[in-house]
Amino acid sequence: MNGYWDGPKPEPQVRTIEEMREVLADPGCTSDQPLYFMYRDLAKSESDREWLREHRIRYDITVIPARTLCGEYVKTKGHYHTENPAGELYPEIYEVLEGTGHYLLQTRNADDVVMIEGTAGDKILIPPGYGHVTINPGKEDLVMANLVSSEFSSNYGPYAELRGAAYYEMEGGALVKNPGYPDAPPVRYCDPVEVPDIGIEKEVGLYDLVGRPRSVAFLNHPEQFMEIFSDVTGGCLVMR
Ligand SMILES: O=P(O)(O)OC[C@H]1O[C@](O)(CO)[C@@H](O)[C@@H]1O
Repeated sequence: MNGYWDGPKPEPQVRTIEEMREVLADPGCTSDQPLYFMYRDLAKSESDREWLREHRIRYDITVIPARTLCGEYVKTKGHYHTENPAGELYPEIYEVLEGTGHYLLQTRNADDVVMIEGTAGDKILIPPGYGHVTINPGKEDLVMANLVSSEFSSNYGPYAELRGAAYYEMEGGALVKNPGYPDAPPVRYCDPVEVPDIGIEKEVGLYDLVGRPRSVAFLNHPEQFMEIFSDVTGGCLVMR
């Protein structure tokens, strides 16, 4: 986080193994160290905070140390988002600040499972309707930022009930199917996105979108921007 954030730094929210146990490949695994750190609702200045509040946007930074837990790479817990007033699930956008992230996305009934690898500067869109887990498959910490509607909340239930996402990523990179999803399709691999029309570009940091209403409108009104998600929802069909 140091080096990526020069604004006020709140205490992070920390995920412990106890909170993650039900979604791990090996639920019996133990660890006495926190698994990852979430610095939520960040703003560099009072005027930025006011702008973010007015536009109902939240900026977070998350740090996922490079570790494995009983052979599985450390990952986030996994959640879906709630619906906006138009009935679409809120989307989200991530930026990798340092390290490598594997973003494992899946629809609610897991009939589509997508992996997107991102490195520094890459932007990863989570389309409406997709839940997400972020995995650190690297040898260095993964530091990532996200912008999301401040109106959303996280629904962890479906991941907890099925013991995690449709696949677990194990040390060395093997994706092992979670037996809770016998019908899950093979993983589709997509690339990170750029949407220059609304200012989403590799060389533009997500925090630079603060103050640019057109760039962040899709986060609260995805129904007006469905074309920007089409790459992830069907455009990339590459299997590996
Ligand atoms: O542990 P969780 O709640 O799944 O969170 C993982 C990520 O999701 C966010 O809540 C945003 O969706 C981030 O703050 C965090 O990086």
